[in-house]
Order: sequence, then structure tokens, then C-alpha cells
Amino acid sequence: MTSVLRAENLGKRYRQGEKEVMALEGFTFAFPQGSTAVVGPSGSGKTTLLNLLAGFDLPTEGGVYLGELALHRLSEDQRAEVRLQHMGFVFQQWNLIPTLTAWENVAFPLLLAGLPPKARKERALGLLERVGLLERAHHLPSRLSGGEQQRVALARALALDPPILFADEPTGNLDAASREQVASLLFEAGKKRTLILVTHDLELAAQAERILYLKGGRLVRQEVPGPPR
Ligand SMILES: Nc1ncnc2c1ncn2[C@@H]1O[C@H](COP(=O)(O)OP(=O)(O)OP(=O)(O)O)[C@@H](O)[C@H]1O
Repeated sequence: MTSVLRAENLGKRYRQGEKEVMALEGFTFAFPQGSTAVVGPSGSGKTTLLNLLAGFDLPTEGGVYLGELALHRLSEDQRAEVRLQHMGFVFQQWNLIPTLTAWENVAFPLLLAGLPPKARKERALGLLERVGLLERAHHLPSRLSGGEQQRVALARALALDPPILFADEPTGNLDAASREQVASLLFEAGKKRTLILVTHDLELAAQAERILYLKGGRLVRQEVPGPPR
């Protein structure tokens, strides 16, 4: 299956009491390989868009296609299976399982995918090495810094080598040094994949290959940033 993710005339209307809010309207875009940042003011529809693209939520208009597959026509279980096979996620809150060590957290998607124990451990340790955390493999999340936890979360997101990687404010909770480290690992991982990055951080967005600007639920501008000055 081709892994191109495409939104066609995508829209989401929410009911807020008596009122209806168009959180997203007429969004059409095919996400190419490489990194795409989605920016916009608070309430402009960024999270709504991510939730629709990943199939966490269903559109009220239009559709989301992964290659030939119409994601919005699948059941919740089928969408969860598509996410497991094709998508990785890095969120602002790291969402690591507190009772599992770093490597066990990374190995968790591999367990869900049915890999045998030895292969799970080997792959998890290899991924932790890639994010520079091999020596922290047996630590619980509570013994890791924020930046380290986010690198574990990134390793976990890459466990099943997904062609699509979503990141929602992945550096939002980090200090400047960790921010840079996580950003560089994220964009490195995004080169061979489709990385969709939702952020308020324009400096982070400027490192993406293209930027989409949302305003009032609409795609108002696309930009390809120049090389850093
Ligand atoms: N579950 C919901 N029910 C009702 N309205 C919602 C719901 N989720 C979002 N909205 C509304 O949809 C609009 C877009 O919200 P969304 O969270 O997508 O924006 P955002 O750009 O991600 O904002 P932020 O940067 O603050 O996270 C807002 O007006 C919001 O109030």
C-alpha cells in the first residue's frame, strides 16, 4: 500500500451547546514524504486536523485517505489497526507507562504487534541507542529528565518503523538544550517518512520542509522555508 496521506475537503463541525463551531473547513492537502509543520493561533484547528488525519476522530465533511484506503470509512478497531501498522505518535506529554522501564516502553508496540520477546528487546535497545539512551534502558521514566523521556517516546513511536509520524508540540515541555536534541532526532526520523508536526513554535516549524498555516479552521497559506540564516 502507498503511504501517502491525503485530506480531501476535510471538515469538522462541533456542537457547543446551542452553537455549532466549524473547527476545520475545506482542508485539502496531500502530505508528501518529509516534514510538514502545521501552525496557527490557538483554536485554529490544528489538533482537530491531527485527530482526523490519524483517525482518532471522524470528519463531518470530506475524507482522509491513506493510499487507496478511506480511513474515515473504517470502524474504530480498523482505524486503530491502521495506526499501529502505519503511524507513530509523539505528543507534548510523553505518556510513557510509569511502571515500565525505558526499553519496556519502547518494546510495548512490538508486544502489541506480536513480536517474540528476544526480538522485542533487541529492537528496543537498538532504538534507544539511536536516540542516545542505551545506558538509560533499564531506568523507569521517573528517573529520566523531560528530554530523555521525550527521546524514549520518539524511540517508541519509531518501534514499528511507521511510514507516518505525528508530533504534537513535541518540544513544548522541554528546556532549550533538550528542545534542540529532540527536534534534530525528530527531523532526522522525518526525512524518510511523512512527518506531520503541529506546533506553536515557529522556530521549530521553520526547520520543516514545508509549513501550513491554519486560521479559523482554514488552510490560509503554504510556505517552503528557506535555508537557516
Ligand atoms: N470536542 C470539541 N467540542 C467542541 N468544540 C471543540 C472540540 N474540540 C475543539 N473544539 C473547537 O474547535 C476549534 C478548533 O480547536 P483545536 O483544538 O483544533 O485548535 P488548535 O489550533 O489545536 O488550538 P490549540 O493551539 O489551543 O491547541 C476551537 O474553536 C475549539 O473550541
